[in-house]
Order: sequence, then structure tokens, then C-alpha cells
Amino acid sequence: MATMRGSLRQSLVGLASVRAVSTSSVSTFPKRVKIVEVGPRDGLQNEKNIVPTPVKIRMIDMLSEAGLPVIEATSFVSPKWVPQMADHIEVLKGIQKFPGINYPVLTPNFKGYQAAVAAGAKEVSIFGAASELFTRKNINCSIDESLQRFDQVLKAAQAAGIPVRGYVSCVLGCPYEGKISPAKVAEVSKKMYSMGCYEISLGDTIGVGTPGIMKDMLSAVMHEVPVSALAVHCHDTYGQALANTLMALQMGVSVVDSSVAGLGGCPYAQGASGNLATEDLVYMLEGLGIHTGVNFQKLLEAGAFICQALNRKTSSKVAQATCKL
Ligand SMILES: CC(C)(COP(=O)([O-])OP(=O)([O-])OC[C@H]1O[C@@H](n2cnc3c(N)ncnc32)[C@H](O)[C@@H]1OP(=O)([O-])[O-])[C@@H](O)C(=O)NCCC(=O)NCCSC(=O)C[C@@](C)(O)CC(=O)[O-]
Repeated sequence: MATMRGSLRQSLVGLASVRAVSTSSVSTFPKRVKIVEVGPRDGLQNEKNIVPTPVKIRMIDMLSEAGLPVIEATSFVSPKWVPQMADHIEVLKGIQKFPGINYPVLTPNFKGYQAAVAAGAKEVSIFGAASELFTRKNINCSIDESLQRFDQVLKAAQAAGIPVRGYVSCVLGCPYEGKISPAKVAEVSKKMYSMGCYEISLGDTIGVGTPGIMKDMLSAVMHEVPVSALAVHCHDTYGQALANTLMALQMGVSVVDSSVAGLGGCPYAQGASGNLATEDLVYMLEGLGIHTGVNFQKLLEAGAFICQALNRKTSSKVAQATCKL
């Protein structure tokens, strides 16, 4: 039975390659997409029960074995604000560092940056938002103040040769302010990019966006930041994450954030549910003939491992489908 399941899974994975051949003439998509796996950080930060550190480490090692090129490992935020990430030093020190894989961590301020670098971080991410109220709820300051804090991190990181990624949250809507104008997203993105972030990840934090809104927002941002420096980060609260990501790919974005098993959510964004599932993203990309370099079987295993540890079902449709086979 196990062998039969295995071979059926193989055929499902194989189906992706068949589709890849039939659609390889689609020229509007990037040839290669970099997946930024955020499961160990975004996926776990909202979990009520503290996930044991060895489980987090094993999850990250399995994701490394699956060949994800970037795995966001943890965040150096205040343990009072996000208790789940309090073991950031142990996690970062405990994981295997595979050659060619980056393990960035979130750093909201200089204190977090210093702690992250001392623990061996080779890349950090700062996280702002296009919404004043969300910024206040999430990192306890205004947008302007957040940019001043980020500037301190960026200057230190630049001096140390450490790349910095920047997040802009609430790009398609805010849990506290509602609609967010594309112009505001473009303004904050431009500032963070000009300050030295090598990449700006645009977050639909509460998953309210639809492809049309994604298109308008990206059009505005692409006037200010080159598309090669943009990533999208879609939560799937309203089931739009894959469609929104597809729109971004069609517009030339070639970096996509996702979370294994569709885990995720921000503790300071009411109503935020999981991210786009990495399994669903890989399945779609391979089906489009877009190379990801991810070992699909090992990715499924990593998802099954963390779901078992959390005692919950996967949110990935593809993982659900392969489980039924
Ligand atoms: C930014 C702060 C720290 C400001 O919080 P604050 O209370 O204003 O900070 P403070 O400077 O006044 O310090 C208060 C205490 O926190 C400590 N502290 C200060 N900084 C740190 C630090 N880095 N690491 C550890 N401890 C820290 C500091 O030492 C002090 O400790 P005490 O003296 O009371 O014992 C806080 O608001 C915070 O940690 N927020 C993080 C919230 C968070 O992690 N949210 C989730 C990530 S964002 C997200 O999920 C969205 C994203 C990225 O996925 C994209 C999307 O979906 O849109």
C-alpha cells in the first residue's frame, strides 16, 4: 500500500512535469522563481503552544533537505511580544547550515540586529508597513520612527556586509485601517529600498487582496522599485493567495514567500490566517514550467512532520490531495 501511495504521489509530481511541457510556451512568466520559505518564522510565530526548539530545528533541517534556497529561521523580536520566537538563539545556532541556502532572521530594531549577528545570522530582515495603525500595533512606533530604527540596522549591516531584506506589510489591506492606497505602499517601499534593502517583500498580511488590487498595487510600486527587487508574500485568508501570486508572476515578480503546509499568521493582525502553502506554490510553478529547484517529495515530508508535531491538518491543497492517494 505504502509503495502504491508512493508511486501515485510520484505520478502527481510527474503530472506537474507533463503540464510544464505543455505550457512552456507561456513567455510572460519568469523562467526561474526563488521561493522564500517563511514557515519556521511566520508559520510558527502565531502558535499558541510553544513548539519545542528541537522540533523547529528539525523542521528547518527538513526544509533545507528539500532544497528551499531561503529559509527564514526565526525572529529576534521581544519575547514579551512574541513568546514563540524566544528561543531564537538556540534555533539559529542549532540548525544545519546547508551550503547555498540562506537563513535570514527578522530584526525589528538595532537590539535585535546585534543579537542576531552575535548568534551567527548572515542575513536579516526588517519589517515595516504601509499602515500607521498596523505599525503601531506590531512594532509600537509610527512609520517614520520605524524607518529611523531601520536606518540604524541598515547602516550597521552595510558596514558588516550583511544583506538586509525589507518587508512592507498591509499592502492590499489593513486589519485596522481597511483600504491602503497603492501610492502609500509605493512610498514606503521606495524609502526602504533607497535606504539599502536589497529586496522588498510586499505582504498581504491579512489575505484580503484580489488579483486586480495586486495588479494596481504592483504597478504603483514598480514605478519606484525595480521588479527584480520585489517579492510577494500572500496570506490565504480569503483563498486568493495563489491567484494573487500568479498575477505578480505575470507582472515579472520572481521571488515568492510561502510557508510549508500553509502555516502562518501575524499575532498583531487580527484575522490573518496562513500563508500561501509552499507545496501549492511549487506544484503551480513546476506546472508552468518554472524551475524551483525544490525536491517535492521532501517538501511534502517536511510539511507532514510539522503538521504532526502541531497536531493539525495541513492547509496545503496539494498535500491534502497526495495524502488521499
Ligand atoms: C519592536 C519591539 C521590540 C518594540 O517593543 P517596545 O516595547 O516598544 O520596545 P522597547 O524598546 O521599549 O523595549 C521594551 C522591552 O523589550 C526589549 N526589546 C526591545 N527590542 C528587543 C529585541 N529586538 N529583542 C528582544 N528584546 C527586545 C527591551 O530590552 C525591553 O525589555 P525590558 O527592559 O522591558 O525587559 C516589539 O514591538 C516587538 O518585538 N515586536 C515584534 C512583533 C512581531 O514580531 N510581529 C510579527 C512579525 S511581522 C509579520 O508577521 C508580518 C510579515 C513580516 O510576516 C509580513 C506580512 O505578512 O505582512
